Amino acid sequence: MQLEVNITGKSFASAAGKRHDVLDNVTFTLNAGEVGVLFGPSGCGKSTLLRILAGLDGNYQGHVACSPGMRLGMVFQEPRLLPWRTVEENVRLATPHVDDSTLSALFEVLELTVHRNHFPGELSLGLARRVALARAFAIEPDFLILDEPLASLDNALAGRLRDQVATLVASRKMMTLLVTHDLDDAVRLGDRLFFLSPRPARILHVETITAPRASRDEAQIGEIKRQLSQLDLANM
Ligand SMILES: Nc1ncnc2c1ncn2[C@@H]1O[C@H](COP(=O)(O)OP(=O)(O)OP(=O)(O)O)[C@@H](O)[C@H]1O
Repeated sequence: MQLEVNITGKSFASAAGKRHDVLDNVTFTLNAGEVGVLFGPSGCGKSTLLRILAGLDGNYQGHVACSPGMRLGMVFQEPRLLPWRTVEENVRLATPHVDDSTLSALFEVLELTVHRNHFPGELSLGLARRVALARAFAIEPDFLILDEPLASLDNALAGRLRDQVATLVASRKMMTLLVTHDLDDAVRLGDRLFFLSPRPARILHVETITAPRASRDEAQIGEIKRQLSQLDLANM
């Protein structure tokens, strides 16, 4: 499985009829087993890019090529659960044929076992995000898109969820693309970090982290973050 992204332009028309350029030149490939991270300022076009990659917006210049039959899983900041369905029903709706052992294992990793029969209204944001993750993983995706899955959670919760995401990502050889504003999350989860410019977005710098995710220790993570924080992105 491989994803080839070669976007050369994307714009929207403003209400006044003026052209609003959102993406400039975004070119990269992502291979099975890799976690790519999109890291860029607010409003630079990350969600717009994700929508294109998910096939939800075909109105752009360039091309995106992916392996045929690729299964896509998506997790948004907003968990988007059906309020009148239980946790388990929400997950099963996406994958009616998922077997019980797969589902139980997923709920176990995400610490959702005791919440199987709860309704979304009974869940905190962190729990609801975990359900959204379970739903995305239950379909056994080839390409997983995570749009700021750790945003607005307190540090302890975000850290736990990050570890759970790392466990799940390691359990399956798929392509993952994560959007985050947090350099720490990017360095702990990512294999290749794409630093984007302000709108219209282009890739300013690509950082490849060769150390396997599971073996990155605090000293390595700190050193990578230190080096990245010294990049002069404003002048690239
Ligand atoms: N459907 C649309 N019509 C017009 N303009 C849009 C549309 N969707 C996004 N935009 C504009 O495109 C720009 C990029 O938005 P986008 O949501 O992709 O940025 P982002 O990098 O994901 O932002 P954030 O980090 O704050 O979530 C913004 O200026 C936004 O107003």
